Amino acid sequence: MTRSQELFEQAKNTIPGGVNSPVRAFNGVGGTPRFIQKADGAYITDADGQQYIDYVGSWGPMILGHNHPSILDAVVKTAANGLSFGAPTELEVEMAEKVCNWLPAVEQVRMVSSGTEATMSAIRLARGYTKRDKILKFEGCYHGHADCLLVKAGSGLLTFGQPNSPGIPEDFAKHTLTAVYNDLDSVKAIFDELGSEIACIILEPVAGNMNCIPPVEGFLEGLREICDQNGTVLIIDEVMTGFRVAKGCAHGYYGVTPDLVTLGKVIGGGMPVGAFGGKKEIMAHISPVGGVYQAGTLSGNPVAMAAGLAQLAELEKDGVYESLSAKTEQVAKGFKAAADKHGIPMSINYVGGMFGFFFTELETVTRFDQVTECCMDTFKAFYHGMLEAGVYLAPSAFEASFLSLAHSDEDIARTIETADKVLAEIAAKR
Ligand SMILES: Cc1ncc(COP(=O)(O)O)c(C=O)c1O
Ligand SMILES: N[C@H](C=O)CCC(=O)O
Repeated sequence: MTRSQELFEQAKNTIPGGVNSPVRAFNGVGGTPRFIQKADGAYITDADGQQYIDYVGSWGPMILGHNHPSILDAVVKTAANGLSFGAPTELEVEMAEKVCNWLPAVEQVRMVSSGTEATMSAIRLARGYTKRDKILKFEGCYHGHADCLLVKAGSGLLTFGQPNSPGIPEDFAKHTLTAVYNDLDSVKAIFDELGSEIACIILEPVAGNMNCIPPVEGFLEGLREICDQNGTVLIIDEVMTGFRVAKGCAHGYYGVTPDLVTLGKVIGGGMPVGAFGGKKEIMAHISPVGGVYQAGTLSGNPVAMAAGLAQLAELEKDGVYESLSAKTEQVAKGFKAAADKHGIPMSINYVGGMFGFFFTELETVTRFDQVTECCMDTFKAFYHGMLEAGVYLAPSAFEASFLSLAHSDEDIARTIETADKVLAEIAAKR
């Protein structure tokens, strides 16, 4: 047995399924999850000492690569002054100002400790503000595990083929309406009937929890218009895309102004952080100014704020996003060229620092149903071939993959060479 196998067996005794978040269990690809011992730059090393080029990056936060010296330094220095006070700090003010300066749509922001808390709180706020109960989300989008959002959800729920979670009373779930991502007509049909009852639309501006699906032209703009016509709050969930797709996040990149934005991952630099913010007029309904209650013992934690601020300072440097996008394009196009060479049908999507690849005859994948029709057997064979050869991709066909600024030209060339070899082996077996 490898050490990862031993640890996985041991973990299953005391942790449900051996993992603290379901996608980590490798159910989407089979086999044993790698237990990670350490990481540096673009690399992670497992408990058996095997090194991998990492395209998961803790599911998005590690945009500078692992162990970046300025983040590490900020964490160590801040921790030396105390880990948590349950009282306000200057670092929180600095973080709020930074987010508001970078994102014109955000006039005020509240820090929380996870992406789930951010979306859950934003929805409560939208409901309190509009005095309406219904919300609209898109099939295949994932916004964390708040009750009202585990309806036709992506990520682990999609991977495990169980898009609605047990444990959520029908009375809660009935307020969550679902539409088809990238299909404005499906949204209009719902609004024609129930528009005046819908508190908010929440969506991923680039869907990253059903693989990677950018919005088609006019989709985000159309949602903005529908929200304006119906007095509905538009929540753009940037937990994954925020400061990863572009400095102005995905909504800035696509030029659409949300009423509320949710953030996470990158703004924590690898520490547990989330945030929600937006128009002052709406944020004024949050306690203690307004009546919508929201709180957190560890919210705005100083060490997490310091890590996030250090990461954002690096992302402020010239050329960073151009470089990240170029690296992402190189990997995605490299996979596609290798697949074409070996006659394996593949489609790719990429934007900013995230990408997805689909084993399908379709030229472009823009919808949820197209993702579910891709060849899962080829995905699994490719996944394990890459893993064995030292490339760590997201262990599910329903997750996006992520680049970091630490991925060097050599790392990318090695990744593409490996993909070429693995795809050649798959082609030879057909
Ligand atoms: C778009 C999106 N929203 C919300 C979440 C929930 O974030 P967290 O896992 O930090 O609770 C995630 C990721 O898990 C996500 O990708
Ligand atoms: N898709 C999820 C986040 O983006 C995967 C992370 C998790 O749920 O553990």
